[in-house]
Order: sequence, then C-alpha cells, then structure tokens
Amino acid sequence: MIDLDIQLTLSDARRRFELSARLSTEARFAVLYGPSGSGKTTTLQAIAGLQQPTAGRICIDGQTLFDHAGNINVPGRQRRVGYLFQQYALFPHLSVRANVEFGLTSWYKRRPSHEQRDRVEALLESFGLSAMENSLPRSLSGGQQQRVALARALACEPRILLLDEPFAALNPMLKDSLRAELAATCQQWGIPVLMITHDPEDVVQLAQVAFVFEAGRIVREIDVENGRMKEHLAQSLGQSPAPIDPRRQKLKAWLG
Ligand SMILES: Nc1ncnc2c1ncn2[C@@H]1O[C@H](COP(=O)(O)OP(=O)(O)OP(=O)(O)O)[C@@H](O)[C@H]1O
Repeated sequence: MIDLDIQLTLSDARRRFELSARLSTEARFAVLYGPSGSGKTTTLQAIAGLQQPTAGRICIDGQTLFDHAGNINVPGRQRRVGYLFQQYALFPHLSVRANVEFGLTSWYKRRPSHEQRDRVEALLESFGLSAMENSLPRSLSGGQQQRVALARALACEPRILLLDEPFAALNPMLKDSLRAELAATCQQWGIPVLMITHDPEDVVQLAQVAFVFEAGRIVREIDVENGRMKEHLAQSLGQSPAPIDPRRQKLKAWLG
C-alpha cells in the first residue's frame, strides 16, 4: 500500500540534514517512531508533496506520486493525501465548517459540490461537530480541535491519512479515549494511516507495524501485531516492563 524509497536533503547556511528513507508496508496502521529531528516529519511531508526528494520514488495504493527517474511529481493537491499537522494548524478566522471544507475549495471554485457538501455534513455529524459548526477553533477544547483537524484531513477523500503527532497537543487524560476514537474512525472510513509518535503506548495500542528512525534513516521495522514483538518493542524503545507498584495501583484507583 505504501512503497517509498527516497533521498532528500535539507540545508541552510549552517545546517545540512540528509534523509534516506525506505519503507514498504501493507499495514492499515503504521507508525513512524524515533527521536526528535530524525526525519519523520520530513518523510510525511515528502509523501504529501510538501517537500521534494532529490531521488527515489513514492507509491501509494499502486499509484506513483513521485518518481525522480521517471520525472513524475504529482502536485500536492492532486495526491489525495489527508494530512493532520502537529498542533492541527486550524485557520483561526474560519468556522469549524469552513475549516473542514477548506481543502475542497479554491480561489476559482468557491463552493463545494453537492456531493462534497454531503461528505462534509457526514464528517461533521460523525465527529460530533454539528452543534459547533459555526464556532471558531479558539472556542473549542483540544479534543474538539483535533476532531476538526481529522475531519478536514478526511474531507478530500484521501487514499491515505498522515498524522503528525495527533495527541501531542492534548491533555494526557484525553489521550486514551482519543486513541480509541481514532482507531474506530480509521476503521469506519477505511483509510490506511501513517502516524508519527513519540509515545510507545500509541505504538502498542494502535500500530500493526512501526518504523524506527534514527538520524535520517529507518533502522528497524517492528511487527507490532505479533505478541512477542510487543515485548521486544518495549525493550527496543528503552522501556522495561514496569514492576507492579502498589502505591501506583492505589493512585490509579483514586484517580478513577
Ligand atoms: N532548512 C533546513 N536546513 C537544515 N536542516 C533542516 C532544515 N529544516 C529542517 N531541518 C532539520 O531536519 C531534521 C529533520 O526534521 P524533522 O522535522 O523531519 O524531524 P522529526 O523526526 O519529525 O522531529 P520531531 O519529532 O521533533 O518533529 C531536523 O534535525 C531539522 O532541524
């Protein structure tokens, strides 16, 4: 489903970053994991057409989006890739509905078609956003803003959903319920997901496969679905299974 082999260089006057990423997976939910600055966001941006590789190719669902040798570079807007940015990047001056519709309109085509409006309606409904469709993002909670960003990413009928740390901006107490919500949503809309996270719990609970980045390279591929690999995963992520601490259990009970 995702087949990617790219080289990409980012540089300015004082810095140079070389990305050389290769991954191929049929998984419905794949995760990019690794330290800050290791190239995860750059990889997502290359898939979305926001960064252009210097060599290689990117195929999603059998369609070539980029192929340096074949001189193919499908423009970002035509890639049908849903992208949820870190911190969501909602337009503060646009209502919830206008944010969700945003990717469906342009300066020459101001109004979405009937079919597109129906899809937006269905998304607002299924994300529980109908009652706040005329509100501005600043009046929404973190979880609601995340849902608007997800609905916006899904509006263009994407063939893949790219999520850049969708839970990073959220209160940790919300994370668990939103994880479950995200898993259910992706299943409902039947769209494969490639998600960046720093949280091993996201990997264990959501992913079928995890690609571990280090310094611009993918150094490990972990089959998370295999139960034995989960243990291996926890070790490889630097987490040994926590001993059962009675105080911690008690605290958890108090917190409900
Ligand atoms: N214009 C640039 N010139 C040089 N280096 C750059 C430029 N833009 C980004 N970088 C570097 O590229 C590297 C990869 O960035 P990227 O955002 O892909 O990392 P990441 O793994 O997603 O990190 P995080 O988890 O913190 O979001 C970083 O070290 C960043 O500083």
